Amino acid sequence: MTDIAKRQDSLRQTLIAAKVVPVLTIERVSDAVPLARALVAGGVCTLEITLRTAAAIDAAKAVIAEVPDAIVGIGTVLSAADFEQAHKLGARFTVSPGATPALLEAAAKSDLPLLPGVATASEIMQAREYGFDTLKFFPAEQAGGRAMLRAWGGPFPDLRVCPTGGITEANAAEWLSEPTVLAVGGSWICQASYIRAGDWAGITAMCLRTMKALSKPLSLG
Ligand SMILES: O=C[C@H](O)COP(=O)(O)O
Ligand SMILES: CC(=O)C(=O)O
Repeated sequence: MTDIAKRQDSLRQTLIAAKVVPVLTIERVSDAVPLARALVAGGVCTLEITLRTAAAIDAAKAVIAEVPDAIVGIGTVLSAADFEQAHKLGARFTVSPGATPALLEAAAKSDLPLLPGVATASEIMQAREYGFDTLKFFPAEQAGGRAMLRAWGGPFPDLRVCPTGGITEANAAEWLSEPTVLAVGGSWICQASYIRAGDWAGITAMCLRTMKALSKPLSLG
């Protein structure tokens, strides 16, 4: 196995174990640790902290230092420089909404896994050229949903994805039941209104409900 294949395999195992990856937008650094603890208490330990706010870097540092059970990934990685910043922070993986050759090249050479975003067959082909076959399907619902994913199964039988964008409590189990889906991602599990209100118990309750629903066999009736 090449180094990149090993990293992609390890990312696959992380995602399979996680089932759900909350996409976190943290506005206040002081929310980061209680939020991460609330998610971990609800059985959701693999987190994506997006680089969408001024607080993101310090929030990620705080969670990495103070919540050892959290597996912290950095999301909204838009460039090789963002990727390097995530590496310096000690992130366990990185996530990008799309993928440029510069980002894929930087990640292909690094020991830090990247989950690159794709929404078209050409983007999948580009990611594969750099060795990436474990991908984020973004924005999943808006870009064609599960029908699109099944259509990709023909030309790309080895493709495995974490869909995000439009995943909700109502459709998460259906997405996870797709054989090519390793885990589902999204913001529904840690909504901004809960974070703003400091409703950590509410977030833990949502996580527990979600993890319970995702551990049941899907009813086809
Ligand atoms: O991956 C990041 C997306 O912004 C999450 O989408 P969502 O808010 O529809 O869950
Ligand atoms: C959407 C996405 O992949 C991200 O912000 O990381």
